[in-house]
Order: sequence, then structure tokens, then C-alpha cells
Amino acid sequence: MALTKPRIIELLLITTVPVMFLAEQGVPDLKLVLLTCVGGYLSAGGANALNMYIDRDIDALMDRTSQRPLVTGMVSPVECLVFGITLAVVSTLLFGLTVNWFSAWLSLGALLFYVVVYTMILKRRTSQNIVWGGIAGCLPVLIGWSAVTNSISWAPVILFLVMFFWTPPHYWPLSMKVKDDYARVGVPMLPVIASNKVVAKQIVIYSWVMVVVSLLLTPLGYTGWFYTAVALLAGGMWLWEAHGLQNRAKAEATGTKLKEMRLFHWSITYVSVLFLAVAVDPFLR
Ligand code: HEM
Ligand SMILES: CC(C)=CCC/C(C)=C/CC/C(C)=C/COP(=O)(O)OP(=O)(O)O
Repeated sequence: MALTKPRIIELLLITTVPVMFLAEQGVPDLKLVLLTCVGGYLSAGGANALNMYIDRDIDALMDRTSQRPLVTGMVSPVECLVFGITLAVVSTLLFGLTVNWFSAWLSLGALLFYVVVYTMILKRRTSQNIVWGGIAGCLPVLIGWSAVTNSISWAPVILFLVMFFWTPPHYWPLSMKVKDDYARVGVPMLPVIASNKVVAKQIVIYSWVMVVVSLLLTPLGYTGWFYTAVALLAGGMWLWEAHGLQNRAKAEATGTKLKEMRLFHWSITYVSVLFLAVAVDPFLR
């Protein structure tokens, strides 16, 4: 369970199931929802296990990850590798045989993107690692839509982009807090190589783009007034917090506390609230 990072998968599924309601414009087949959640859990769980296998060297050296099963020795590297590969195979077959092969390839693609492109290539090489690596975390949105429709359309692409622009403001605050850990193991997270002021400015820019993109669903006819009201309210509160972080970063020299974790925690609440509105909106139109 620990190898699969279950709490992160909870939110990944929260970005998947509402999109199934949106695709269905109502209540989707509940067996399909269950199969998609099980497949998604196994796929993201396999991805996270393989990420832990690859990162076991640096996870042993960072405080935040020092209690992970491969670091404490509770699980051996080979067991973790076999576990991750097994989940990758089982999840792809489960999607292919019980949902559809389009979703199966999207799921395997997300897993490979996260394990190879993010974890093996980008993470230790560039400060843009989580910007592009974040694409893996946006794919569950497309999987939710394709599980119901066996296709893609503008609605899931817009929500994919919301998650894409959501990722840096989600993660850079946390990496601001633990940047010494990342510096020690040589992972060039943006806060390691740029000042908090620069990172905070980037977070504000990504936040504005995320909020604007989130409002495109209604003009394109996919959602109604309820979703729009939630997206405006939650987006406004997000921008307020992002500008607050930027102001605190500017005033840090005078002893102001950064309080960066506020935005990190809010990033998780925002996704939950926004996607809940996506699921409820079809019933209020
Ligand atoms: C490349 C993209 C992402 C990166 C680098 C990232 C990074 C992280 C890290 C390092 C943590 C702390 C976990 C820990 O210390 O154990 C975290 C927490 C979390 N992330 Fe992200 N994340 C990304 C994308 C996502 C996505 C797409 C979702 C869900 C839609 C998500 C949901 C969460 C949740 C719910 C937590 C809190 C977990 C807890 O409370 O233990 N993250 N993220
Ligand atoms: C359907 C499917 C396979 C989706 C994949 C989505 C997925 C697994 C997203 C994970 C996002 C995440 C927590 C990245 C952190 O990696 P990290 O290595 O930076 O974090 P760490 O330092 O805590 O290990």
C-alpha cells in the first residue's frame, strides 16, 4: 500500500470519476466507474512503486522520504520492481479487457510517462521537471472521459490543461519548504536554483492561466452556471492565496513568514471542489 502512495491516488481518482459524469451528462454505469477506479489505482500505484524503485537512492537521503519501504528495508528493491511491473501489466489488461483499449493505452502511457520521462529523465536534470512531468498527473482526466466515450473531446482536454497549469502551484510551494533536501541530493527543483520571489511569480502566472482555462468549459457548452460559479469562486480564492504568497515572498527579507504550505494544502482542496462541481453540474443544468 505504501509503495502505491494511496493518498495521492485518492485525488487522481477525484479527477477521474467526475469526468465520467460529465461525459455521460448524468450517472455513468457504476460497474464501469468501479472498474475505471480499480484500473486507475493499479496503474498509478504501479507508477508510484516504480518511482520509488528508481528514487530509492535519493529517498534515503531526504527527510521527507526517509521512511519509505525501500529505505527502511521493509521491501527489497527487487520485490518493489516486480510489484510495480505486475501492477502495470495487470492494470493495462484490466482496462483493455473490461473498459476499452483506448483507456488502457492512455493508462499505460501515463505510467510510462511518469516513470521514464519524469522520474528517469526530467526529475534530476531540469528545474522544469514537474512542469512537463506533470502531464502524467493530467492523464487520469482523459482516462475518465475515454472510459465512457472511447474517445477524446475538448472538455477533457480543457480539464487536462487545468491540471497541467495546476501542478507547479501545487508542488513548488512544498518544494520551497524542502529545497535543502533537494539541493543535497542534486534534484534541481525550481526553488533550489531560483529565489522564492521568482518561484512565487511563476506560481502566480501559472495560477492565472489555470483559472482562465477552467472557465472555458461553459462557453464551449460543456458546463452550466453551477460549475462556472464554483470555478470563479474557487479560482478567485486561489489567486488571492497565490498573490498572498508572492507578497510574503517579497517581504521575506523583512522577516515575514512565507507560509508556503497554505497554497499546497489549498491546491488539493481546489481540485476536489472543482471536480465535484464538474460531477454535480449536469444535474443542475
Ligand atoms: C509531477 C506532478 C506532481 C508532483 C511532482 C507532485 C509532488 C508531490 C509530493 C512530493 C507530495 C508529498 C508526498 C509525500 O511527501 O509523501 C505530494 C502530495 C500530494 N499530491 Fe502531488 N504531485 C504531483 C501531481 C499531483 C497530482 C496530479 C495529484 C492529484 C490529482 C496530486 C495529489 C497530491 C496529494 C493528494 C498529495 C497529498 C498526499 C498526502 O497528504 O500524503 N499530486 N505531491
Ligand atoms: C494513470 C496514471 C499511471 C497516472 C500517473 C499519475 C501519477 C502517478 C502522478 C504522481 C504525481 C506525483 C505524486 C509525483 C511525485 O513524484 P516525485 O518523485 O517528485 O515525488 P516523491 O519525491 O514524493 O517521490
